[in-house]
Amino acid sequence: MESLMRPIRGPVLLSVLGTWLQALATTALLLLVGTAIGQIHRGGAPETAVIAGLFAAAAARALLAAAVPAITVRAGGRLEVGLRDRIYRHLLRLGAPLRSREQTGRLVSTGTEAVELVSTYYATFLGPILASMTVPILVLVAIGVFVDPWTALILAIVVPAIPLTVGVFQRGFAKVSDGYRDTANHLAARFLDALQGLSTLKLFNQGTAHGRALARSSEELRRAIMRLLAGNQVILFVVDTVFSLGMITTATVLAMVRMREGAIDAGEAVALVLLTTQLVEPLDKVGQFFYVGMGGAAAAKEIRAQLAEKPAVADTETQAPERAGSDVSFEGVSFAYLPDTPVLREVGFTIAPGEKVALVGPSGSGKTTVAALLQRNLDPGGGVIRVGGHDITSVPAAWVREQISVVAQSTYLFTGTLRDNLLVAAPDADDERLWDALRTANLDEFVRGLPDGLDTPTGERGLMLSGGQAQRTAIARAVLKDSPILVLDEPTSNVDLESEAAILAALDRLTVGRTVLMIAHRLSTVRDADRIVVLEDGLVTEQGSHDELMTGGGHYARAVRRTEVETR
Ligand SMILES: Nc1ncnc2c1ncn2[C@@H]1O[C@H](COP(=O)(O)OP(=O)(O)OP(=O)(O)O)[C@@H](O)[C@H]1O
Repeated sequence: MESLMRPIRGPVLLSVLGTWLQALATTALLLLVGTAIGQIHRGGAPETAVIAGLFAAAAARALLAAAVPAITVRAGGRLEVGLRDRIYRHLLRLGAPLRSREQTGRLVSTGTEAVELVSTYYATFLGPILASMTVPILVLVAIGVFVDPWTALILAIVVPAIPLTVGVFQRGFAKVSDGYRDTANHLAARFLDALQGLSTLKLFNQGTAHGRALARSSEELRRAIMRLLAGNQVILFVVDTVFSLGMITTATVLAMVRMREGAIDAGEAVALVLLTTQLVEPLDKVGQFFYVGMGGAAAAKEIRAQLAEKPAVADTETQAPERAGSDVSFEGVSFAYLPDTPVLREVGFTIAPGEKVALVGPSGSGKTTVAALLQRNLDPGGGVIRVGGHDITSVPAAWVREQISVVAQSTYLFTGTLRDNLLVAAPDADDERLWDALRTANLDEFVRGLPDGLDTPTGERGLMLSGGQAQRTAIARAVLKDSPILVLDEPTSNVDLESEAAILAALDRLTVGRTVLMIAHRLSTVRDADRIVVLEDGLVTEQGSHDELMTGGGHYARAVRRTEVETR
C-alpha cells in the first residue's frame, strides 16, 4: 500500500535536513563559545573572527529554528487534508450499504481525530525525531575532531543506548496506544448512536441511563489517555534522570579529568559540557512528545487498516457500453451476506423495457437485497444480473448506477439549500429544469410558498422537510437524473395517507416510459404492476399479473385476501 506519509515526504526530508543544519549551527556556536572562553582564559580578548562566527552561527540557528516548524506545520496541514480525501474516496469505493452505526461512529473518529494525530505525528514529530537521533553522531564527530578524541570515544559507547531505549519504550507502549485509539473510537460510536437515537431515548425515558453509559465510555477514554500520559512521565523520568543527568555528569567529570591532565583547556572543557547537552536532545524530544508519537503510530495503524478494507464490489476498468436497452434480468442469482446463510437462491426474473414489475414477499425475504444487487452495491455469489443486456459485473459500476434512479424508503437531504439537494442529481440543471422536476414531483407549490424558494436551507441546520416532502424531493431528483430504470424501494412506507396520495401521483408521472422495479410491502400498491414477482425466503415462488396470481391461490392470493379481510 502507498505509504501514508508519501505526499509530504519532500517537506519531511527538508525538515530533517533543516534539523541537521540547525544542529550543525548549534555545534559550531558551542565550539566557538568554548574557543572564546579559552581565549579569555588565556588572558586575551576573543578574536574578531570568533565573535563574527558566533553571531553568524547564532543567526543561522535562529533562522533554522523558525523555518523547520514552519515547514512541518504546513506539511501536517496538507497531509491532513490529503488523508481525509483519500479515506473518503476509499469509502466511496467501499460503498455504504453494509455499514453499521458502530462502524459509522468509528469512521467519523478515524476520519477526523486519527487523521489529525497521524498528520501531527508524521509532519512535526517523525522528521525531527529521525534527525535528532542522528544528530548525536555529528556532535560526537565534532567533539572528537575539535575537542578531545578520547572523550568522544567514551561518550560513543553510551550514545547507541539512545535509539535502543526509544525503541524499547515504543514497543512497550504500543498496546497502550492501540487501546487508546480503540477507546476513542468506541466513544465516538456511542456518541453518534446516542445523537441519532435521541428522540427514541427520550420517548422511552432512557436519556439519563444512556447518558450514564456515555459517561462510562468517556471515563474509559480518560483512563486510556492517563495511561498514555503515565507512559510519557516514565519516559521523561528515565530521560531526565538517567540519561540527561548521567551523560552531563559523565561529560563534566571527563572534562575536569582531561583538563587536569592538560589534554584540553578551559574553553574546550566548557564546549565539551555544552555539546553534551546536544547529545541528549533527541531523548528530550522523545520524552516531551512521546504521547504524540504513540498516539500517531496507533492512528496510522487504524487508518492503514481502514484503507486496506476491500470493497464489496470489484469495479472493472472496462469501457462503458455506448448503447444499451433498459431491460433488466436476474438469471439464477444467489447471494449470502454471511457464509452458509443464503439470502437469495437462484433468483430469476426479467423486466422488459418500459415494464413495471413489483417484487413482493414477507419481511426478510430478500427484496432490498435484490435492489442492492441491481445497483451494484453488492455482487452476486452466483448467477448473472443484466442491465440492457450487459452483465453488470463486466461494465463499470458507475455506468450501471447511471442507468438507475432510486426512490427509497427515506431520503437523505444534505445540509445546504433545496437547490443544492436537487443539483446532486443533475449538476448542470438550470432553474427551469429544477422547477419542471418539482412540478412532476408535486412539490412546486410548496417550494413556491417558501420565502426563499429554491434557496431554502435544508438538512440539519435548516428547514426540516416532512417525510412526504423529502420523498417528493427524491422523486424530483429521479426526474432530474432521468435514467431509464427506476427502483422504488417502498417510497411510501414511512408517510401518512395524504402524503402517500401526493407521492403516488408524482410516481405515476415519473414512471411513464421507464423500466420499473417496485419493492412493496403493501399489496394495494402493486395491483397495477405489469407483473408481480413473489419472493419467499430468497426463492421466487410465483410470478404473473395480479389476476393470474389471484387465480393461483398461492402466497400472493392468500396475502391479498388477508389484507382485504383486515381492511373491511
Ligand atoms: N448487512 C447484512 N448482513 C447480514 N445479513 C443481512 C444484512 N442485510 C440483510 N440481511 C439479512 O438478509 C435477509 C434479507 O434481507 P432484506 O433486507 O433483503 O429483506 P427484505 O425482504 O427487503 O425485508 P424488509 O421487507 O423487511 O425490508 C434478512 O434475513 C436479513 O436479516
